[in-house]
Amino acid sequence: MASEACFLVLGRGLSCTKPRARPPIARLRPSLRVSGKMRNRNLSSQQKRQQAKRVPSRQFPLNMDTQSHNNDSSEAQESSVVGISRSGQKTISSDDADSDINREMNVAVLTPEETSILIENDVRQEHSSIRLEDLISMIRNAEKNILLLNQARIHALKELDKILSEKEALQAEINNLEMKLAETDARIKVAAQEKINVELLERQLEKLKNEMSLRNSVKEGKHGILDCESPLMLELNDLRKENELLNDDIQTLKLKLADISETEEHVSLLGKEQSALKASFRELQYQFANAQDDVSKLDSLQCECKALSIKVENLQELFDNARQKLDHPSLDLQQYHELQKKVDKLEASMTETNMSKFPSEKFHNYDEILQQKIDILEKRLQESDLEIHSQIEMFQESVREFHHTLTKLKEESEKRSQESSLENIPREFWSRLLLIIDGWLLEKKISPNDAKLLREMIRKKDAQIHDAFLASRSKNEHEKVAMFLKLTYSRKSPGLHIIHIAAEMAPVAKVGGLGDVVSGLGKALQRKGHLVEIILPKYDCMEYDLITDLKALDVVVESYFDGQMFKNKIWNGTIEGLPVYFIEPHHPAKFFWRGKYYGEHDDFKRFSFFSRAALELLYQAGKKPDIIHCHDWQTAFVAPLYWDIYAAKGFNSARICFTCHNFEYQGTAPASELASCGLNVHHLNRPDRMQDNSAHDKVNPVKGAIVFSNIVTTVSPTYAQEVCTIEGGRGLHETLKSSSKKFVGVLNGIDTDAWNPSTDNYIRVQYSADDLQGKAENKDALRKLLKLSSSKVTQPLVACITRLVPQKGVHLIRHAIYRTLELGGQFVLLGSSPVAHIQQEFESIANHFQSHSHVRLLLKYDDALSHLIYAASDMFIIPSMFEPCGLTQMIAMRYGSVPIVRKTGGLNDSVFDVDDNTVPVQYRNGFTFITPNEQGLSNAMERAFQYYIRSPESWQQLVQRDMRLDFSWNSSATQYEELYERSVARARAMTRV
Ligand SMILES: Nc1ncnc2c1ncn2[C@@H]1O[C@H](COP(=O)(O)OP(=O)(O)O)[C@@H](O)[C@H]1O
Repeated sequence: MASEACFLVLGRGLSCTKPRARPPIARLRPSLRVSGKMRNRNLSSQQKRQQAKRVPSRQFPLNMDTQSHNNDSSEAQESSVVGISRSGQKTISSDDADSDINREMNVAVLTPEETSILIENDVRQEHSSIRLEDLISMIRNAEKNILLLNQARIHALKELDKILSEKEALQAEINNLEMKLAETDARIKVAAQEKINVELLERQLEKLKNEMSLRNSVKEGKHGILDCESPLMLELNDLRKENELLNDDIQTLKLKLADISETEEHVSLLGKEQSALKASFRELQYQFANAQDDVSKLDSLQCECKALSIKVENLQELFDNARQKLDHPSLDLQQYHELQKKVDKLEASMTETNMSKFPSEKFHNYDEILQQKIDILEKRLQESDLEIHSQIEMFQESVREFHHTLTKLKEESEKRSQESSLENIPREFWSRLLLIIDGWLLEKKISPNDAKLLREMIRKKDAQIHDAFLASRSKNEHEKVAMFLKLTYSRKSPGLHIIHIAAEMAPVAKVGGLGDVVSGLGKALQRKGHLVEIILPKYDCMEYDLITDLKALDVVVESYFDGQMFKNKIWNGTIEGLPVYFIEPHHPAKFFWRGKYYGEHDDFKRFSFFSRAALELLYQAGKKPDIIHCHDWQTAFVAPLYWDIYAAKGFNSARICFTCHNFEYQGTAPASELASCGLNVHHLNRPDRMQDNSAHDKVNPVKGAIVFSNIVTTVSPTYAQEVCTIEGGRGLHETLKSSSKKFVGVLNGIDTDAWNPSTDNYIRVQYSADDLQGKAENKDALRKLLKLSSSKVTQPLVACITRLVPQKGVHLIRHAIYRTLELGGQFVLLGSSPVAHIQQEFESIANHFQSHSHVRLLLKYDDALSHLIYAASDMFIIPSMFEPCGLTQMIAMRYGSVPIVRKTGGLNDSVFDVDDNTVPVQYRNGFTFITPNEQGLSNAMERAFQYYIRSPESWQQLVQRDMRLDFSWNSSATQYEELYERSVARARAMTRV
């Protein structure tokens, strides 16, 4: 609309009388169109402002009506302003380019002559009755109005320009404000971080103060109390004051920080107001667009503009305020940085002060010692972290094992309940079955052998044959026979033939746990239906009266040694129901006539001879065992001998199982010694066979057994893991790791018949978990026997039964004696040592306490006395450095003596601390400690004493719980059985292939 508006500005030549031919109106229109187009040129507001300034007032003939009549300037003069050519094209004079403003105003300018011609023509053509003067005055009025309108329009345009430029400025300010807002945010964040740092700094200062006061006290201890006036004290006081000032500063800083957050809020309010302004500004723009349609709206627009400018002014004011406030935080931050610098300086000066105040070497050393201690502590912390981690792993492993055992036990109990239900089946049922089998035999439907096996099953009231009979009732005769015959296939192998070759067997030839394992495991396997035999050396020092039906066989077995054959006398007899063979070598060295089991200079020869003779016995007897199980280094030779010599001779029915009960003893010897028993040194002294991992001119029987056996075991899962590490493996960890597929840890059990307080004939009064009275009587009996004070029944009795060797933590056992006394208990030790200096040390302690009413040391091996001690004691300590399995903790628990143990090896798998929340309550059975030092042991002992004294009822429950735990060989024997069976099955599968 506005673009089409056209204003005619009449020049001074309007009064000119010289008539001119009137150009047709049509010729005028193009010029008008041109001026319209020109108006649309897109000039920037800046340019427009400049143009407006340059346009002289004379070019705006607003008072033309008055001036034009008096001013008779020439036509040329008039037309020089703006002209329209005769062809209708507007021309711009070169000498006054500023007249461009007319284009801005959509002005088409006519010369006065043209105007009067136009008028005269119009008048003439239309035969107008209107007088010329009236017309002229009308035109003048119209011109006047047009000019006024133009004036208003120019003004409006100016205003518009102003608003636009203000808008731009406003936008720039808004941008500025936003940037500053972001800056403030960042500063506030930094300030918050700094606040945290300040708090940290405060704590460090506090620590520093403490350390200073500690050092002062140390100095006081060594050099007397420091003078208050001493420079150190003065400086310390100064430092304290400065620290206080610093604290004040920090508080002020905190307040200022709070101010900052207020400012932040204020700024965010401003932000909101700003966006509101933006919105109103947009609204204004919209209104302005409308205003262009109607110039009359310009006034209101101006008002709004004014309001806007007021608001902008307000905004500016607010912004200035905000900026002022924002300037504060930067000041605060500056202050804070200064403060921080001060703190740093302070710390540095304190360190310096420390250095300078304690120049003496002693304090320097003290610092070093402190640092060393810190290092040691850190190292220990790391170690204990590692240990905790491995303990967790071990514990998880034992839990897995426990679940496995539980499943097995469940299966077994199911089997037993099934068996007991079979017992109730009427005899008629079994008789009927027997008749059916006999009938099939007579009818020649089954062989006599099958009939024998089936009859055997009936006799044993076997569940399988019972089930088969029930399942076959609906079948025809032929199908029935087939079903029953199927049963005989699996019956054709009635258990395994297992032979243990060992250097010990409880109770006749026992030094330690090995003896217990051989008899305990042997008996358990026998109970499981396997044929178990044992081969032992015939020691002169054995407990012969514990062997039933010992007799020499009328046979001589010759075996090879040192290039010749030696005769061996063979004895047999039973020990606790197990068939045992004894080998008595007729060798001039009288290998087993030494009055002791081990510790002879020629042990390597003694036991390599025995290993070879044992295999020779089996070979010559024509036995075809499924498993030959050898134990420890003494019989480890069996494995390479079997595969290198006997398998080649056709004696190859067996799989070899080797159990290492303690990797500390490996029987390492010069390689040449291996030749004595017939082994090929050259062939075996190789890194992948028997060569010792650390001495290449030596052979290692344990390594040989690991390499040559089909199954390798050790005596607890935790120990199995420990020996796979550098620290625990005693040089064999790599060998064990490479044999990991055949290497397992099976926790030993105990012989629950031999160790049973309710049947034990060695103890004064038998007792059980349900009746603990007998335990108190045994305690009393032992006190009397050992002449210990019996005055206080509830005085706890601590016991220890052990070989006194470094492995058992002898220094901690010694500590436990004194700690027990300090804690108000009594202590009994039963043990002896093969290590001379340890034996001597304990002898002197024993002498010291010879007639003490609370301590007794019995430095001997005494099986009978050990039973009485287990029964009498309340607590049992085992502070071992390492412990492959340990049996004493299990025996102690069976007798109601609560174990206090170090968590290592088998102790870790069988004793769970009463305070260990990670273990279910029903398995918590003792007191444990990890760190192998006096502090660790003391701590566990103190907890045990507190528990005993403070909660006698809970203690009794703990005792009862311990006594009811199942440490029998049952589950361990099942694990061995599985290992054997799997190995045998693999061997058979390989033979078939
Ligand atoms: N001096 C001793 N008198 C009687 N029995 C002992 C003596 N020392 C140890 N024992 C018995 O020896 C066995 C020790 O087995 P264990 O705990 O596995 O330790 P290790 O086999 O390392 O000696 C237990 O049956 C314990 O009662």
